[in-house]
Amino acid sequence: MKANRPKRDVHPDLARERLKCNFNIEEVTNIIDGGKDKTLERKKIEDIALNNGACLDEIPDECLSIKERYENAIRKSCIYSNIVRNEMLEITGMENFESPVLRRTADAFFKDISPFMLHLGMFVPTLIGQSTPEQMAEWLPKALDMKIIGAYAQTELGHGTFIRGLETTATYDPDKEEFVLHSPTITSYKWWAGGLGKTANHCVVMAQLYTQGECHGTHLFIVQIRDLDTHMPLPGIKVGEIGPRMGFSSADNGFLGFNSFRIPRQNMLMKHAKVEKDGCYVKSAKHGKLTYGTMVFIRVTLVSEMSFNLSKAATIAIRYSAVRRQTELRPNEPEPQILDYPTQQHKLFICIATAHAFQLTSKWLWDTFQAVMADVRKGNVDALPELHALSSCLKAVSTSDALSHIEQCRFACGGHGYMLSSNLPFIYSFVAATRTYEGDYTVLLLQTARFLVKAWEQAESGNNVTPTVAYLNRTANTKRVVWDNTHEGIIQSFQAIAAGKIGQCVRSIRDRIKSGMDYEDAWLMTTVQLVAAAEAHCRAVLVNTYWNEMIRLTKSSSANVKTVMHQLAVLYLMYWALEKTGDLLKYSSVSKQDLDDLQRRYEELLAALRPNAVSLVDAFDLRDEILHSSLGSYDGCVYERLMEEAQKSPLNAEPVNPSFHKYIKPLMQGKL
Ligand SMILES: CC/C=C\C/C=C\C/C=C\C/C=C\C/C=C\C/C=C\CCC(=O)SCCNC(=O)CCNC(=O)[C@H](O)C(C)(C)COP(=O)(O)OP(=O)(O)OC[C@H]1O[C@@H](n2cnc3c(N)ncnc32)[C@H](O)[C@@H]1OP(=O)(O)O
Ligand SMILES: Cc1cc2nc3c(=O)[nH]c(=O)nc-3n(C[C@H](O)[C@H](O)[C@H](O)COP(=O)(O)OP(=O)(O)OC[C@H]3O[C@@H](n4cnc5c(N)ncnc54)[C@H](O)[C@@H]3O)c2cc1C
Repeated sequence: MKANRPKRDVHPDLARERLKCNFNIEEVTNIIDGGKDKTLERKKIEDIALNNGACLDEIPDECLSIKERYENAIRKSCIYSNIVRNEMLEITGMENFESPVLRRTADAFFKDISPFMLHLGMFVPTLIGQSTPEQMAEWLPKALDMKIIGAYAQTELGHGTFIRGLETTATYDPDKEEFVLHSPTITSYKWWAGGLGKTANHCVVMAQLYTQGECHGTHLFIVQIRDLDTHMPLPGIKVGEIGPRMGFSSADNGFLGFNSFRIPRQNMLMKHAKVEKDGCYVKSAKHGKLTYGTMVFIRVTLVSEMSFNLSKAATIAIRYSAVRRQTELRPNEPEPQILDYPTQQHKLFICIATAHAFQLTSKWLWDTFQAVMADVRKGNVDALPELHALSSCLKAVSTSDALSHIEQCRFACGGHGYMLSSNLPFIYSFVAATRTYEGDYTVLLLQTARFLVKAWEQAESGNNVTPTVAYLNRTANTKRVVWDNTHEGIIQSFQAIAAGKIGQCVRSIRDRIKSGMDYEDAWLMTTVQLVAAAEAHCRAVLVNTYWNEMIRLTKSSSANVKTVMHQLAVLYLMYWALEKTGDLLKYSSVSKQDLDDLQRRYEELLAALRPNAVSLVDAFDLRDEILHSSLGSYDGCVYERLMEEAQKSPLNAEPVNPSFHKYIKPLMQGKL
């Protein structure tokens, strides 16, 4: 079902915007992609996806029933995974099956979510990260070849956050050399796993391991849940879909219960711990939390995912704002483009800057992750706590910021932004889930806070701390940093805010303990401050990393590209400095006059960026097939597309709906 859309001329307002551009768009695209070769590779992969049946559905997905929507998503997922398997992976290399470029081409097929996403997103990474070489040889080729389709079933009805509280049991039976999986209570039912409800025939299950009468905590098991031929649930398995949700509509999130269901001993994923044939438990992991590895991996990838989603929303809202005109400024003058309103620029330019900040930071985080994992493979787990703290706070803050900026993009599009055909509601509901899944915002910031409190205590006693908290060595014992309105000054102020907040948390905890509380209660009473301190630390990491990476990556850029990239980074620093004026007043010597100057410079910067705004979103290089938006297409023919999409409403299939004769007419005639 491929709809042929008429090719239209570019809207004159957008054409004029593009003439104003004063920088080389391709250079900026190359920076975002990670180099010219990467841009070429991305385009090649996108061409493959889009020339091979990426579908603009004749009937919009949102007009289908739940069942039809799922079936359409499965149809497209099969086409898509065939292309990935047969063509795209040849370009990226099999080892790069998680490449963000592959992930992004999926959006040309699915406005919502592919039911296969969790197979590639979590099942396969878990096999890679948690299997022994023998297990990997057994399962991985089948999974990559789609001979088996998996889900990641960790969360239960009763527990998502507190993994140690999961109730599903896996009890070893040495006589049969099998594990018996059981769901002892309703709250122990697995709940939420994407693709589990109807699609997957296998899944990774997290369960409490019992052997020789002892519980050894949560471990991962690979479990076949459906017959590969008939797809019927196997005896002892109760599986289904959890029902309609805010988003993720076609991902068949599922529930799963076990009734003394048996799996072979070899199905425990044994990279970090194993159960011998006789039931003896042997732990080889050098760190107790290595079984949580897939979650850390996904948290790392989510930062780049947030950049992508934000760049989509910003492209839609900025192109629309260049075409939309509203309200005469002076009598008899043409209405201005809404993009000319500084309030609109304030809502939107931060979205462009944030997409850059997240993209550049995500590359740095990915390199850090790879380096730490290389160490872990050699048996050195020293850097794991810092990676966990860093990936936790960056996941929390990037998903939360992306969500609020995407909501601003919707506000920026007025009523039309509320239309599903704008795609903004889909982007918003997808990103809304990311703030919760893979670790809730608050919970992850509290994980970072544990690390920060320890780091502060180390710095306070004069010991050197790890790189991402090195600023504590400089600032832990300083009261207020001297305000300086350069970029270095603003970055140092963010570090001072973080250090000040962490120090305040430590003092609060100590004071509470002094007044008779035990440590747990003192910590609990301080958690509101601890969350704020972890957020402040994350902002300090973000501003510093974005700035340094921007400077590094533009070293050989042309002058105008340097200027515009510099402007975006300064805008990002200023925006957050102005958002955090209360903190600046508390932890730096900033004066009212300094803040007034900052506000004025920020407003001047919005005006300076205005002529390049459309070209900056063009530089994200998002094809219309990936944007799926009546408001954001390259040609800017917004009104024609809105009308075209309206025609597709099933309610327009007939001039008079039967409910008129059945209900309205009798009501009008007093016969109801
Ligand atoms: C066709 C296909 C198309 C496309 C697909 C292609 C590609 C897809 C690629 C990308 C897609 C992008 C994104 C989407 C992909 C998938 C996501 C979709 C859905 C989401 C799935 C899920 O949600 S899975 C479930 C996730 N669940 C969670 O995250 C639970 C959160 N809870 C926890 O993590 C933990 O319970 C906890 C950390 C909150 C607490 O754990 P625990 O109680 O065990 O620990 P303690 O608090 O006691 O802490 C003890 C010490 O351990 C440290 N710690 C904790 N965790 C870790 C860790 N992970 N690593 C290292 N250290 C850790 C903790 O800090 C403590 O340390 P101390 O020194 O302070 O003692
Ligand atoms: C769209 C979607 C897809 C998902 N896909 C999967 C999947 O494929 N596989 C899978 O296993 N899971 C999946 N999940 C589950 C997801 O990982 C959990 O929902 C998430 O980790 C949050 O856990 P929870 O639901 O138990 O929330 P809760 O922990 O119950 O959180 C509720 C509230 O309590 C607060 N809270 C909880 N604990 C603390 C604490 N210690 N301190 C302070 N506040 C706290 C939270 O901040 C939150 O405000 C998915 C969820 C969604 C929404």
